[in-house]
Amino acid sequence: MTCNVKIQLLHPDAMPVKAHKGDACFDVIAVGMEVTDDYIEYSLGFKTEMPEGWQGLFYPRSSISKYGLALCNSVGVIDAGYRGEWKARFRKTAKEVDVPVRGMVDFPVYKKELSIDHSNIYPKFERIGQIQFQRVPTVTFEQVETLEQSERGAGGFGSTNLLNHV
Ligand SMILES: O=c1ccn([C@H]2C[C@H](O)[C@@H](COP(=O)(O)OP(=O)(O)OP(=O)(O)O)O2)c(=O)[nH]1
Repeated sequence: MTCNVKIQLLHPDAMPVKAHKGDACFDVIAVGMEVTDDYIEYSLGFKTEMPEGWQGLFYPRSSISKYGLALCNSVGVIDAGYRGEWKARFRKTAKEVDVPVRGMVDFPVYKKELSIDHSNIYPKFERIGQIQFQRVPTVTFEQVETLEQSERGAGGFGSTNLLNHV
């Protein structure tokens, strides 16, 4: 299945590329970066026009674990009708560090504190994520009073594991 996506580049290096033949996603780079108190917004340097019935998805790369960042929305959903520049917002993450307790110089005692490394973020022009295009199925809702019984029933949130240990 081929999807022809029209792409308008706002920066000459912004074209999404597959690093290897057969990769699931195209890597994208940040061409701009705006740091606010709440998040870091990277601009990806392109706009798209995809056929109706398709969507674009922005996923983090697995190597994000090397950075102190997490994608704010877990997955970015880009609508077919969106004509703005693709953007990705990340939040800085904190990690636990050992901090010496004041006044304990001879026998240092440490306590755990959450700390943010403000420099451990994607710099501009780094590959900051990966994108994919998917079909959006046509879905209609049929409102009913009751639903068919099923094997799972209303069990969720780990209910399968609980049943296995009874
Ligand atoms: O990570 C993202 C998520 C969204 N968008 C753009 C494309 C998308 O089509 C539009 C709206 O996104 P979404 O529907 O997720 O946002 P919303 O919070 O529901 O706001 P809106 O009222 O704009 O729909 O914003 C991005 O550039 N990056």
